[in-house]
Amino acid sequence: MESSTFVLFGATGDLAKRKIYPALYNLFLDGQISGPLSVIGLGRREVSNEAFRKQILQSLQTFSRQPAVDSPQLQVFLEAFEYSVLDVGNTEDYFKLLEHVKRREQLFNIPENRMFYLSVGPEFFKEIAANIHSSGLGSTKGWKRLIIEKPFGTDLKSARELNDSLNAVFTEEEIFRIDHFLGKPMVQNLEVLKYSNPVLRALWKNRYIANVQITASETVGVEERAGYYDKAGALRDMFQNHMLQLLMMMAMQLPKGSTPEEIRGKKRYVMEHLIPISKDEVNKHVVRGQYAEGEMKGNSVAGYLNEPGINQSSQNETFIAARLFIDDPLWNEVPFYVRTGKRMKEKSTRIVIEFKEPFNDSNNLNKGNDVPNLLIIEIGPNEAITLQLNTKDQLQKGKLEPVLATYEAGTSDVPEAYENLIFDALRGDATFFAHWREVELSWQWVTPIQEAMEEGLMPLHTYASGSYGPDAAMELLGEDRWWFDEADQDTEVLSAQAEVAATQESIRPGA
Ligand SMILES: NC(=O)C1=CN([C@@H]2O[C@H](COP(=O)(O)OP(=O)(O)OC[C@H]3O[C@@H](n4cnc5c(N)ncnc54)[C@H](OP(=O)(O)O)[C@@H]3O)[C@@H](O)[C@H]2O)C=CC1
Ligand SMILES: O=C1O[C@H](COP(=O)(O)O)[C@@H](O)[C@H](O)[C@H]1O
Repeated sequence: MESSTFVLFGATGDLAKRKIYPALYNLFLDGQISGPLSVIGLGRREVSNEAFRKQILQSLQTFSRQPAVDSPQLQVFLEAFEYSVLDVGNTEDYFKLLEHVKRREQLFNIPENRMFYLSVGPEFFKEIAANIHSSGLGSTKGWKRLIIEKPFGTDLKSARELNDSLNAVFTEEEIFRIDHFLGKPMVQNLEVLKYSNPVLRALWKNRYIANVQITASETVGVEERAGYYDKAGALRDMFQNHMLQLLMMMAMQLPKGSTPEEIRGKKRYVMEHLIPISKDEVNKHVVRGQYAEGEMKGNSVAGYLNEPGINQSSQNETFIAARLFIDDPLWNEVPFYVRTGKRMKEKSTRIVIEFKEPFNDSNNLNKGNDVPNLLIIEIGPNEAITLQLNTKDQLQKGKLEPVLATYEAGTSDVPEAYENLIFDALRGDATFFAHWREVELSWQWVTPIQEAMEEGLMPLHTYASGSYGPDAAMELLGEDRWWFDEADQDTEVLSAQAEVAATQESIRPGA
């Protein structure tokens, strides 16, 4: 990896403090940053270099996975940071920034490699890119790259417009669209899990898989983000990006040792073959909900409509669940159930793969006692892989007993999502960033849902805070029983689980 200058727009913001500085610090401590580190932080506020470094130190002390103890290394790290005032709309500020960048490049003998990280509101993305170009900041003898945060547009049209304006300055290869779920270690492990285990590789197809469930449930509510969230909702905030990215990562089929470009090509293939749903059939496949008051860990919490900053008549969804199908010989007829919501019972991001039930129990001893084989991949906050199997209950001859074989991964030594992603961007590896076509196809897929919502065609179900979401989301599963949540990993609960629900009419879109 060649050394470079890291130019951070939004250096005084929340994301920089909570994620970017700790990530840079941990990469620095782990020896992953080659050459001298030079970071120029930007914002409108007047901040001296000294005060800026103090803010960074506080951020490390609060959020870094490795402690920020006073040491020569910590001092070297902090001295790599300088601050410049820059107002996005002020073109003069970009010329000053260019001088600043050049000065430090010369001082530290850093080649003209420039990483521009846009950790500012999305309304500024286009203008910053244009000014990087017109000021000459982007005319480098080395490489230039752009890391851009979400949201990437608010619908298909705005995403296309944004992409066109970025492409006027940066090529697709130079744009690194962050989806922090792709940086999560267990998501990055998915391919290895599939392709380094012949047992799983052999089973990764519709012949053996009954359904796939992808969940990101959160216990937090809207918090202080009413202004943004009440417009975005769960569809834009989580589903269009993180959830569809998890689906792509789960469903893509790759030969071992594929190149980054092949991996992204396979992800695009998944999106291209995701069966579209028309506006008329949205309600058959998608459920939306909004949290009402309820109880979280013994405390009463307010419903969404009573949260600060939320319009009392808001029709915004805080929960969304959908059933999707992929038109591909390996995935035909396998439903992918995807759901995400706020103020739910547990914080858990997970993929659960339910294997088919070829049960042929001639003496019927196990009726109601068998559980499906499951592969449970826990992505966060805990990282684990669990296989649910049936064994013989020694006390009740012939009866089955469900057992869970669990591997718990993840320790404080494991790099966090932002570390993985910033490291990859610095070395120019875009594997775990969202390619434009993935983003475009994702917006395309959700467009009928957005339209149905805007036209008031979709009911908004309420669910109690602290629950698993609206009942309608359970009904979405039909004959596929239930969503497998953390509580279902209790063997007693498992044993008590009932039989498969009665069969129902075909649920495939267009059927
Ligand atoms: N926070 C989070 O957890 C996440 C954030 N994101 C995305 O990251 C980006 C940043 O979010 P976040 O850090 O939370 O936002 P904040 O509101 O906390 O910070 C915004 C930053 O932008 C700067 N800024 C605002 N207006 C201007 C301007 N006119 N000119 C120059 N700088 C300006 C602010 O500095 P100053 O006031 O000094 O000008 C501040 O540093 C957004 O795109 C957000 O969607 C994505 C995922 C999670
Ligand atoms: O991007 C977002 O993600 C978080 C959830 O991320 P996690 O890593 O904590 O699982 C979500 O709370 C937020 O609304 C969304 O913008």
